[in-house]
Amino acid sequence: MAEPTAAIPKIRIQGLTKSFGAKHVLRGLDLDIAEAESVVVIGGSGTGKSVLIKCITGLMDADGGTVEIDGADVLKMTPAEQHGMMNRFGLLFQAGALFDSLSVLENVAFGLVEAQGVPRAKANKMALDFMAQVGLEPSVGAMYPAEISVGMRKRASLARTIATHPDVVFFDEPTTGLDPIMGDIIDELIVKCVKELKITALTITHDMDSARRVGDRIAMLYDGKIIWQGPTSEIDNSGNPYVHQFINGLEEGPIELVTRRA
Ligand SMILES: Nc1ncnc2c1ncn2[C@@H]1O[C@H](COP(=O)(O)OP(=O)(O)OP(=O)(O)O)[C@@H](O)[C@H]1O
Repeated sequence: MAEPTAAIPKIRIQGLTKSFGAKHVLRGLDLDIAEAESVVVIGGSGTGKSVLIKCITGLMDADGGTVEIDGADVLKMTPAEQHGMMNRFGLLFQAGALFDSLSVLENVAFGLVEAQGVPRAKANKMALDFMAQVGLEPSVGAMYPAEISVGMRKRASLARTIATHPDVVFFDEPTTGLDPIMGDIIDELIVKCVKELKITALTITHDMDSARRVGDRIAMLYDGKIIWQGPTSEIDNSGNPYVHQFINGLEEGPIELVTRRA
């Protein structure tokens, strides 16, 4: 695999297309993400944000285009190569997706034991360190997901995601279901972990407060393409009427509302 250089983005997506029957969700999407950069993709419900993450991570097959990680085209890899690539990815989904039958400690240690073959005792010790990084006391380790709050579950999911030292982490609506204060705390933890561990991060959300907190750069998905992207500090002066309407939650504007899921 090619060595990443300054000229090669960590993730380069070009001309990505994905349709479901007659519904063309991604219509030639281009997006570059630099190493250790945090990019947030915003867009309304049903615009294809989740489909984008699924196509990049191989959870869904794209119809066309390229997805390069460190210059290697993921869509052309063999299943074994794709599997190897997946092990370098971390995914944090909306629901957190902790295993209900495992304790918090076992959940956080899961990838270390199962994917990386770290001996159980060492993995448990490492898991406690990762729990501490996201503000979870050691005593929480013995509890089960059903016994802890939604905010604690998010913290545990984040600890589990970073425990395996992924190169790239995908965050799918990280603050959905959290109250504003807990959303703020989780965003801060995401930023802290991503910056300290120099992880490349792609977050999808329609929560603008969260997008502003988490993103170095924001890209807006509309009609299957990235229609605007720029530094987070520039989004209020984007000069793009679609972005203006979306970030201000305005009813009037050029955005065609998706009123039903195809
Ligand atoms: N497996 C699938 N089969 C058919 N259609 C699908 C499938 N997955 C997604 N879609 C359609 O693709 C479109 C984009 O869906 P997606 O979940 O990516 O939207 P989103 O931007 O993530 O929305 P939200 O913010 O509401 O989660 C929707 O119209 C959806 O119905």
